Amino acid sequence: MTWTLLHAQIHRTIRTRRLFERNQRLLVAVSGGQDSLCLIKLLLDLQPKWGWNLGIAHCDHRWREDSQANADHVQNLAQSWNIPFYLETAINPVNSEATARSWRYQALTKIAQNYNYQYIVTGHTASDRAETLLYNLIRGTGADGLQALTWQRPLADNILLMRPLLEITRSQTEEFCQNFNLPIWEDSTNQNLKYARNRIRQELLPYLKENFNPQVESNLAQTAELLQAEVEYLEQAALNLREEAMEGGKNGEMGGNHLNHPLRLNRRVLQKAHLALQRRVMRQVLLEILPNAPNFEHIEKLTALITAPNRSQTDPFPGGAIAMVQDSWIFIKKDKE
Ligand SMILES: Nc1ncnc2c1ncn2[C@@H]1O[C@H](COP(=O)(O)OP(=O)(O)OP(=O)(O)O)[C@@H](O)[C@H]1O
Repeated sequence: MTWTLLHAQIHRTIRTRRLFERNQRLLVAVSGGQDSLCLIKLLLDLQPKWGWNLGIAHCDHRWREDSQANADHVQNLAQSWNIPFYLETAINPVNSEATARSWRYQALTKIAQNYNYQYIVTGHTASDRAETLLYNLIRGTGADGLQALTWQRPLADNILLMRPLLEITRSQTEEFCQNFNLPIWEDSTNQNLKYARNRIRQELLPYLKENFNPQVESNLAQTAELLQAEVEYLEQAALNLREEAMEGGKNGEMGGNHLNHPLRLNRRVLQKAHLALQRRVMRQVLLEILPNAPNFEHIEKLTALITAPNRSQTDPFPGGAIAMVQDSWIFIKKDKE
């Protein structure tokens, strides 16, 4: 077997980021495209060093005419490598990108649960990360949306989704597949410019590369990487602040234990904190009480109460909750209280 720089890089990434341990069971999600073929080939080549137990999962969305042929193609590859193959086929053809995605993650989780895999591994790359970051930025997301694809995330109890290729660009996976003659299954829907994702990939990023910075993809991916750690840090700090604000400060100025009263926040505690944390605390609270994710306006409205005059109150939030100031406290009353 030829050992390339990419093999060395992935081996190092897995080790230093502690993505996998030795002898684990890894379920690799293979669509047949260049990224997931590159992923499975790399993991197969590293397998003797790590002692993993590899399996391949494929999801047939029945979206394209050639989807069954695509599934057969991946199955043949699994057979030629002598590793278990698991197929999930949609009962009804899925008809949008978003439904396809959510069905796919459910299907992969089901396979992992049935066959005792703790890890599902996908071929998301730095290029996907850059695209996701741009996509979320354009839609108007806060810093959390700019983390854009993390190295791992829980999919269900005891099942983690892992993305070891996040530092590798799509041109690298393409070159790798060419070097090893891996039979890529081209997805015709990737060409369809009806989808915003494809326009970002095929029009916006090439334009940015050509006219602004040839390294734009890796740079955006790195930005997502930095933001991920920063968001994690801020979320934790906000959680601590929120707990303190619910207690009424270090000395518990109202006396007694107020931890059990989730809908009351002490303004003096919040006033000492930075606006960034004040907003995050309010967002965390709203996430728990609103029927849908809070937007910028909802968060600003609640944050304004931190310094508003006594007896100020908000108009009702979706679902009917109202927040009001009473001396040092902001009370948030749900509809039926
Ligand atoms: N039909 C499929 N069967 C198995 N795995 C798949 C399939 N489609 C995609 N994957 C896995 O997901 C990875 C990302 O694929 P793709 O970029 O097409 O996904 P996406 O639609 O952008 O969704 P998301 O980024 O939310 O996963 C692939 O590298 C592969 O590991």
